[in-house]
Amino acid sequence: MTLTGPGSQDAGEQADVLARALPYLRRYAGDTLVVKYGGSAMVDASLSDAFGHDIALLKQVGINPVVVHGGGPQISAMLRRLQIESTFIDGLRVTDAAMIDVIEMVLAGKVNKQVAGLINRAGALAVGISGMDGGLISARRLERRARENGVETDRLLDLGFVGEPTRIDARVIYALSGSGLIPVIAPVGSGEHGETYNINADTAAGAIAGAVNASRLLMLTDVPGVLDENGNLIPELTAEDARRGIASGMISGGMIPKVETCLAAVKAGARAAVILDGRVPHACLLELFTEAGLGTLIRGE
Ligand SMILES: Nc1ncnc2c1ncn2[C@@H]1O[C@H](COP(=O)(O)OP(=O)(O)O)[C@@H](O)[C@H]1O
Ligand SMILES: CC(=O)N[C@@H](CCC(=O)OP(=O)(O)O)C(=O)O
Repeated sequence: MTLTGPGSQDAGEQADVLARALPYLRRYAGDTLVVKYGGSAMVDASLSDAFGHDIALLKQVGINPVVVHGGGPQISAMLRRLQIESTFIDGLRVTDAAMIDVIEMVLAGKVNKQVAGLINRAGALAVGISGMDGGLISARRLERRARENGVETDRLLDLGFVGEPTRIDARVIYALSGSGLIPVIAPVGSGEHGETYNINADTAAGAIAGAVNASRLLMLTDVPGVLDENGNLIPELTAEDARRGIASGMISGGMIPKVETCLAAVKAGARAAVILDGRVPHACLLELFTEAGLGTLIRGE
């Protein structure tokens, strides 16, 4: 088998990545690995091709990968085509009744099948499902309080159909993984009355990683990991470091929910989480199969 698709790497480089990876394979055999797939790794053709091959390789060597994908840019593009305006609060898309239909179609339809297709073309068998299938993600309306001057108030924000997972029923994941298939999951969930909720993909991946006691949650993003004040990569972050980093402003914006999701995942049962650079070809393999790893590691306490 090859590690990347045509044009993205030559045979020598592929053999080199594989040779470096092999000594580490035994460490993870039989483990479940949850990968949040998004950002550049998803929109750049050669990176997405390499990603598909990496996931296929992981399955072939006896690891059980579970992919949870994003699709924020693809949703925004479709909403623009339909002349529907999006607004975000704390990085979450305020989602009204008209938008939730579009979001479900884009995530569970187009993007989900594209991601499964990438992996299938690499020679593995991926099955695209959404959090609505097999009762995988039960959700409720996310309650978020408004902030004034950085301080939380009592006022609840109305984010519409933005959901938070209340329960993960992982049977469908185990059924697929146990049959040699790779689950590819779109981050939408079912409400009590059958309504669809739009769930931030990082949050969905974290909840799933906790529920299946993943050995690793890999969060692919567009920065090398969590960076310090000088822009240097922090290789390992404790819960205490994270709290201090958020309070001091060193960790801000979209990195806050990402770090919080990793902390919640390790608390819920994942062994470790890593925030890593999806712009690096073979980021997943390099993280798992090299001594230093890649990105910022967050371990359970
Ligand atoms: N300490 C930090 N280290 C790295 N990135 C940070 C930090 N604090 C804030 N950020 C911001 O967080 C962003 C990553 O979050 P986000 O854009 O939501 O990622 P994604 O789209 O992959 O989910 C980075 O691009 C960066 O602008
Ligand atoms: C509530 C909320 O914001 N949901 C996200 C779901 C997709 C997502 O999270 O995609 P990325 O990982 O590519 O950002 C959205 O509507 O964009």
